[in-house]
Amino acid sequence: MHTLEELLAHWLPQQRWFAGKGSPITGVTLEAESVLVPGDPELRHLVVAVRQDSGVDRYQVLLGLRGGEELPDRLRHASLGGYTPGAGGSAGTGPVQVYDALHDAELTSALLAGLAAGADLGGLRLRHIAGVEIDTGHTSLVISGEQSNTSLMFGDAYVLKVFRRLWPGLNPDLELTSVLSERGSPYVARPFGWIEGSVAGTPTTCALLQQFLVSATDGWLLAATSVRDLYSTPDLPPGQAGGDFAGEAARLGAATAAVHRKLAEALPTGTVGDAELAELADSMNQRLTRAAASVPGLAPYTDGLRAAFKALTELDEPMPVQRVHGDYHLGQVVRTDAGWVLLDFEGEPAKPVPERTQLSNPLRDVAGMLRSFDYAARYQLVGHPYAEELAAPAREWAQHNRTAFCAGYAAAGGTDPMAHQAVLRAFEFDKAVYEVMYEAHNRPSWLGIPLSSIAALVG
Ligand SMILES: Nc1ncnc2c1ncn2[C@@H]1O[C@H](COP(=O)(O)OP(=O)(O)O)[C@@H](O)[C@H]1O
Ligand SMILES: O=P(O)(O)O[C@H]1O[C@H](CO)[C@@H](O[C@H]2O[C@H](CO)[C@@H](O)[C@H](O)[C@H]2O)[C@H](O)[C@H]1O
Repeated sequence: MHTLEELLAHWLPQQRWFAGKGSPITGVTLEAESVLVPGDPELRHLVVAVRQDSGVDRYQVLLGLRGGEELPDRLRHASLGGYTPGAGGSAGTGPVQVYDALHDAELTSALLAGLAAGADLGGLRLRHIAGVEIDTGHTSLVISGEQSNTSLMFGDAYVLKVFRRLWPGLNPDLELTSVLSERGSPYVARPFGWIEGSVAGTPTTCALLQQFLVSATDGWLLAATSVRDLYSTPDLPPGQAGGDFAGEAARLGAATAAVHRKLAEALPTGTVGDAELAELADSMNQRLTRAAASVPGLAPYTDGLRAAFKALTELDEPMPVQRVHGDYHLGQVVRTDAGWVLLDFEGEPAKPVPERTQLSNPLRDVAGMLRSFDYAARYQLVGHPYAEELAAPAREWAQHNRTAFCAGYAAAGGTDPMAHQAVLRAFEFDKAVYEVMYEAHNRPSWLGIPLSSIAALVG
């Protein structure tokens, strides 16, 4: 029989949201453990500290425990295995089966009920926004997808995003969606509540409850459909192919500019001069050094990339900064029947929260979305029999929608991205370097996407 720590050490690296893939786990300790719902099944909350060569990361696990030799069929896919708990458990004294409780609607209903009641459960505080009444008559389902966290849909009413990698403090997703929603922005899903725990002695956001956008379609899926249409008529310019995305891209640009403006009105802004710009270029160079050390395919392009980062230190004027989204791409935006809505203001999940909340230039987000157009245009060519023939139409699609997005952004009052090429280029390259590391660790078959963009852009 294994210990709980051993079960976790085996299970964690298999999870999509586990950030430390590719390097062995050298130790697992339970930094915090509390029973949220006693009985059989039991709901337990864990903060798990995972030691790897790179250091120690914390993850949040909601564990279900059921007595007996086997889990019901519906939960088997979420199993970690069997173990015999020590004192303090409530699911019996014999062996129990443990599993990812987020897949068990019988247990997650306690989270929704706790949020509705403003309850304290175990070491967690479950709270709702003042004046909001939470309807507890919904059962949960895990939203499947390539995600950094785990989100549950409660019927068609709520999404509960359970953060996986925990950083002490207020999560920027809760912070920024609250700020925008309080100021009446139609471009975010309303936050309804949150779950807070304590990590390293600091009150820490563990989960965010938001309005479920019933009519939402993922921006990534919409863009992918448009690209597929173009592939079927590769001789037509993207603007004339069925399913042209440019109108949506322009509206998305306008929504992005409106969100940036609202963030600038509500939260601190500033400008950065030579010293900070040198620091920014330096941090981009450091990220490149780390990426090049683990992905040899980057080597031919490092000089070109470094030249683009250096251009940040040669700007003629100070650079305006403010709070931004920080990890902006087509998977973070949904098209509803009322227009585009921006999700997931968490920033890059791999960065510590203090870094993610630093003020930045809004063109960082613009660059993120432009990178995403490039991804959408190229990803269907991975392993495609006509990849070579379709490469040129793919480039045209990306360019066409890039132009439309930037025009929409500028027309809605955002800084004209086309007038700030050096800044835009540096952010795009930095994002592409991040993506190289991201793909190398998470989706090696997609590594060629950011690498080939870098090759094309660096020239
Ligand atoms: N409020 C919502 N309404 C409808 N769908 C949502 C909502 N929030 C998230 N989603 C869906 O879940 C996906 C992942 O959500 P996201 O917040 O980006 O999680 P992660 O941080 O794990 O990437 C989104 O791409 C979207 O399709
Ligand atoms: O949405 P997350 O916060 O989990 O963001 C991470 O995963 C994204 C992939 O799901 C990743 O985005 C990259 O792939 C997208 C296509 O799947 C593409 O549209 C983006 O442009 C590209 O950066 C994101 O970088 C990562 O932080």
